[in-house]
Amino acid sequence: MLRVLVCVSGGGTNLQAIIDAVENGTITNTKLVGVLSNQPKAYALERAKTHGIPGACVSRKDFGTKEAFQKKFLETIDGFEPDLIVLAGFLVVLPKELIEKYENRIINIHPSLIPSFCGKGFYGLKVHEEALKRGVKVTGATVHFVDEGTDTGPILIQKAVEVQEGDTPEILQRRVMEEAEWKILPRAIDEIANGKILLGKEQAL
Ligand SMILES: Nc1nc2c(c(=O)[nH]1)N[C@@H](CN(C=O)c1ccc(C(=O)N[C@@H](CCC(=O)O)C(=O)O)cc1)CN2
Ligand SMILES: NCC(=O)N[C@@H]1O[C@H](COP(=O)([O-])[O-])[C@@H](O)[C@H]1O
Repeated sequence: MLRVLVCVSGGGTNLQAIIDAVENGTITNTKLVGVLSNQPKAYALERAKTHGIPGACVSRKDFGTKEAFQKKFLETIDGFEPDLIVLAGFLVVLPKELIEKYENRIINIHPSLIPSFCGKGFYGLKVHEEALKRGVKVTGATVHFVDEGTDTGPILIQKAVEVQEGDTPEILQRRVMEEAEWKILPRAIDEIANGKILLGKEQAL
C-alpha cells in the first residue's frame, strides 16, 4: 500500500481530485496518510478534514528564520512516514536537504507544458496570463519529479489543452484543471502505486 502525503497551499482542487480517485477506485493500492499545508487557512485542509485525512500546517510566519521553518517542515513530513510526497498547488520551493532525503519520491503538478511558462514566479493564474500573452494555441499540464530546481525535474506525464478564442486567464485555468491536471495527477499516483512508474533509487537506474 503506497503511503501518500499531499502538500498544499490553497484551494486544494488537485487534492480533491486525488481524494475522489482513491474513493472511486481510479487510484488503487494507495493510502492518503496526510495533508500538509504551509497556509493555515488553506481550504485544502477543510477538504482533508471532510474526508477524515489527518491535516497539519507548518507556516513560515511561525518561525523566526527560513531554516527553522524548513527544519519543522521536514520533521513534520517525516512524521507521516510517506512513500510518496505529492505537491498539489503547493507554492513553496523545497530545500536541497528535503529533496536529497526524498530523492525521486516527490512529484509536482504544474499548470503548463514544461519547459514553457514555469520556474520562479510562475504559479497559479500567472502561468495562464503569460500563456495568453505569448499567444500559444496549446497549453496543458505536467507531472514531474521534484528536484532542487523549480519545475526542472524529470517529466512523468503531460496532457495538452487547446487555448480557445476569448479565453481569459480564469477560463483557461479552469479548462487546464478539468481537462488535464485533475486527470494526470491521479493517473501518476496510480502508476506509481502499481509499479508502472518507479520511485527512489530504482527510478534512477
Ligand atoms: N525544489 C522544488 N520545490 C518546488 C517545486 C520544484 O519543482 N522544485 N515545484 C513547486 C511548485 N511550483 C510549480 O509547480 C512553483 C511554486 C512556487 C513558485 C514561486 O515562484 N513561489 C514564490 C512564492 C509564492 C508565494 O508564496 O505566494 C517564490 O518562491 O518566490 C514557483 C513554482 C513547489 N516546490
Ligand atoms: N506551480 C504550482 C502551481 O501553479 N500550481 C497550481 O495552482 C493551482 C491551484 O491548485 P489547487 O486547486 O490544487 O490548490 C493549480 O492550477 C495548480 O496547478
